[in-house]
Amino acid sequence: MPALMTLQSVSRSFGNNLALDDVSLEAYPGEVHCLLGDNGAGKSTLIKIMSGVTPPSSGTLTFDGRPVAFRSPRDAKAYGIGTVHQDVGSIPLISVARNFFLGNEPTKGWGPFRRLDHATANRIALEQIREMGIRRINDAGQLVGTMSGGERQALAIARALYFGARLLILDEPTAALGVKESKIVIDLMIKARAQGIALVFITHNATHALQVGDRFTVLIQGRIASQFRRGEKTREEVLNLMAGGEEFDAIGHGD
Ligand SMILES: Nc1ncnc2c1ncn2[C@@H]1O[C@H](COP(=O)(O)OP(=O)(O)OP(=O)(O)O)[C@@H](O)[C@H]1O
Repeated sequence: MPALMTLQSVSRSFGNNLALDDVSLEAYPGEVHCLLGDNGAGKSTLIKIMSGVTPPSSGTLTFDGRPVAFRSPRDAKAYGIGTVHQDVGSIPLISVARNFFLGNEPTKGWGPFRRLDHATANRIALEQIREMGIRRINDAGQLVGTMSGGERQALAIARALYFGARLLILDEPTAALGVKESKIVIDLMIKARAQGIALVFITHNATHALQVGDRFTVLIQGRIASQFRRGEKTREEVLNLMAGGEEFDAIGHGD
């Protein structure tokens, strides 16, 4: 199957600072591509380029086999690129359904009589969340604040898929979560992958990456330090790469 999204020789500089230097990668339907790297390695810049927040300084992007130049995040979204950020669902005092639709609520009536259709919104949000395996929520009218961190991530993932994401970019979705909560997110990624979604998973956590990753790209200082597929490297090798090689040896984990 061809790649859904391809980045070819993408670079991005901010003034004199080269945040990304000649980065190429491919995201395939039904696969998880893990993007690994230390702070400042260029992961955020890369996902900003993939999601239309900022353009590359050079290089090309293709989506579905065609070159694309996103003018805005909305533009990228229209292509089917969904991005879920770590701090998702941080407005605890709105309902699950409001959070699910975020301004795209279904309406009823026409013209001056048009108004939000809360009943439909609640029904759809609840259906979608439950389909994602979050069974603890039984009323989409309840506040987001009653959901756990993992459930909030699940809500955001369910939303992106409902609104047509074909490529799902998850920006450190497990970073603030405990073991059980992380499992909710990992399981969901596995489910989305089985539905043929292409996933890009940004993480600092090698265990999570190895649990679910099909392809891996390790960035160090804006460059690709390593690119490999599942099974091609051991956990130790991945940890070592993520820590930037020598530094990791120096603190005694290298042997
Ligand atoms: N808007 C900007 N202006 C100037 N420099 C920037 C800007 N955005 C990123 N950079 C620089 O680009 C480099 C890569 O940053 P980036 O945020 O992409 O890394 P990261 O891997 O996402 O790190 P983190 O895990 O800390 O988010 C860093 O040196 C950063 O200082």
